[in-house]
Amino acid sequence: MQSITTELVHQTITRRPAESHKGTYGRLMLIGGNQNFGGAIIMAATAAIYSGAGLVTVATDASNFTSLHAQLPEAMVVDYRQTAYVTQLLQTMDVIIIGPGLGTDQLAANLLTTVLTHVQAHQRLVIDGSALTLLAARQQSLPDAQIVVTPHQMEWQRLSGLKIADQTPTANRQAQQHLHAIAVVKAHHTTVYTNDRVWFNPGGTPAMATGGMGDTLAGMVGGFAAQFPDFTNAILSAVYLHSEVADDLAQSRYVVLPHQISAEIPKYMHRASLA
Ligand SMILES: NC(=O)C1=CN([C@@H]2O[C@H](COP(=O)(O)OP(=O)(O)OC[C@H]3O[C@@H](n4cnc5c(N)ncnc54)[C@H](O)[C@@H]3O)[C@@H](O)[C@H]2O)[C@@H](O)CC1
Ligand SMILES: Nc1ncnc2c1ncn2[C@@H]1O[C@H](COP(=O)(O)OP(=O)(O)O)[C@@H](O)[C@H]1O
Ligand SMILES: [Mg+2]
Repeated sequence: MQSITTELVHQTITRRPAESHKGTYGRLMLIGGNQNFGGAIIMAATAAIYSGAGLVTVATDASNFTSLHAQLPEAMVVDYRQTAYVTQLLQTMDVIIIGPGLGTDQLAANLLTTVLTHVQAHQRLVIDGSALTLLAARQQSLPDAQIVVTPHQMEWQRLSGLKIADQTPTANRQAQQHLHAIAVVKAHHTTVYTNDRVWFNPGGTPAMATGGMGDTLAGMVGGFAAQFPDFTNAILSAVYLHSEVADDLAQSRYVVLPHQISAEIPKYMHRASLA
């Protein structure tokens, strides 16, 4: 097992070239946020935009449009019931995040099917939250694309069949190899399973144990994947910075809130890009 290092993050987050525009930094779509979990997709979209994704579209329940725009006018929206339009937009994306606050009803299941059917080999796909629970209930192999799953231990139990007590690095690695995706197994110390390595995240604090913290990580992973060429390093850097920000904030706070992490991301990325 290898620790994710500051050096890896510094190598990944590079200075932006002057000759660039929003299109340079990736088109990203987030799919999620039902009538009960609108906050989850807002937190994920906030993290993606604060991570620097160039153009962000949120496919969500229409009841979330006003609150999303009040919080994040940078985001575009589409009603996730407009299947044909969502499918058309999907083709234009560099990165797709599905799952934060999606729920597990028939509409959610249909949206996951749409994404898994239409995702293309060159696209990057982040599967989180409810989409993992839906995926675990299917006997379906993942399509040919660059895919990362970001389960917490309970979601990983559903997806891998491994009870939390049995989620050792060796067992997790075996399960990840069956999945054909990178796996970020979130816990007090998160571990990341790529095709050839097992990574260990040195950061993290119980001050992060609040709803929305993983939605925020999913947004960061997607935002970094939209900009940085090496998919694995983009994922590892997002995992590392997410907990580094939290550890720093937790030095003077009992609990760290997801939006407080997002607010700090541009500063930490700036620092990393200069190092
Ligand atoms: N404000 C919002 O709208 C929020 C929406 N959320 C959404 O709610 C949906 C369901 O996700 P949940 O994760 O709540 O539900 P799940 O049913 O998938 O998992 C939660 C259960 O797993 C247990 N658990 C065991 N090990 C854990 C670990 N290491 N980390 C986290 N939980 C662990 C928890 O105690 C809890 O009982 C997702 O779509 C998620 O994105 C949550 O993110 C919470 C905030
Ligand atoms: N005790 C802890 N120590 C370190 N990190 C934690 C702790 N509790 C939660 N986290 C982190 O917070 C995030 C929680 O993700 P998740 O459970 O998916 O949240 P949600 O779905 O509510 O957004 C993960 O990145 C996890 O590693
Ligand atoms: Mg989650």
